[in-house]
Amino acid sequence: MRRPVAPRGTRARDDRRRPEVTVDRGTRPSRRPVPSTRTPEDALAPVDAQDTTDQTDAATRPVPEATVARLAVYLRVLTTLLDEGRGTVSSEELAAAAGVNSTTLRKDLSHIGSSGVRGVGYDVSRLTAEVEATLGLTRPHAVALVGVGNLGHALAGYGGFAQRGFPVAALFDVDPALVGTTIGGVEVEHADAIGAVCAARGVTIGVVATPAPAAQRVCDHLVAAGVRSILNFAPTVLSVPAGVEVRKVDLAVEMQVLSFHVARRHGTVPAAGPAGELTRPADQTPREAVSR
Ligand SMILES: NC(=O)c1ccc[n+]([C@@H]2O[C@H](COP(=O)([O-])OP(=O)(O)OC[C@H]3O[C@@H](n4cnc5c(N)ncnc54)[C@H](O)[C@@H]3O)[C@@H](O)[C@H]2O)c1
Repeated sequence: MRRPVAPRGTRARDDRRRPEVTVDRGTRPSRRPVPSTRTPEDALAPVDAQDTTDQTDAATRPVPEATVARLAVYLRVLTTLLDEGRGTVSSEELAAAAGVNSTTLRKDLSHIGSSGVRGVGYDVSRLTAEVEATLGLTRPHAVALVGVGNLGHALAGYGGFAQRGFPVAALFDVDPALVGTTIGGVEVEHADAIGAVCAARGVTIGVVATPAPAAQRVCDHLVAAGVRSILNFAPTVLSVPAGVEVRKVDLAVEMQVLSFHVARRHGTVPAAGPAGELTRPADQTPREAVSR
């Protein structure tokens, strides 16, 4: 069971609308990170020898988006280790399981004030609690999913979200054939009820899985109901007021990025020229340059 703690600082809301921000995971922090003054050696100093200033600093320092994304990966590894009954883990083992190098891992963990013990490693239970606290996972986040068609139905029926602290608390659709049915023990309600139901069930995360033309209106209803975090699967850009976070998931974009890397490995994508212009061999047409 996760330990309840006071929620971290909340941001003031105003009604200025701003465009959706898509975070470039792994490369572009949304806020400028404060350079860490800690070294890997610091990170290996005994836990008890660390003064509390470090923890206090870590609590107030901005955490780069790339680090936040990796913390979620570390947490998945740590949860598995906890399930296996492991007491400690070395930075090398944790880094390898998360697919990063140990310098990156130590730097990431320094942002949350976590340190290991030389020759022993990190206390799995303690580090799990610290990462959960940083990610705001010390209490469950009730999720509302809007649009229970092909994608929404699959998401609603996936039990793994609840296990990781994101229970699906409400399902909405407008299709009379779906309203009143039950998925994973949750009844599908009409989208007209988004406001009342989300407020009553304390929904904090909204998932939009409707066709694109309906997505903005659905998003507006969720925001009006007090939902401040939205995961958008619809292929459209959502406008939200300041203080509302939107993350966009687009598997096709991920596949296009994979395609680019495959093509580059095969030498079929020309290198970017100055000003980002793609260059290609003189004997190639643009289509040949990417599809060969
Ligand atoms: N991001 C991704 O990787 C990804 C992958 C697959 C699909 N999608 C997108 O996800 C969305 C859903 O795809 P799908 O295949 O499940 O479509 P679908 O047509 O099977 O399901 C859409 C559902 O939304 C419901 N709906 C329509 N308007 C609504 C409204 N105003 N309020 C509530 N519900 C409403 C429909 O009744 C339907 O049940 C689409 O926008 C699709 O493009 C994204």
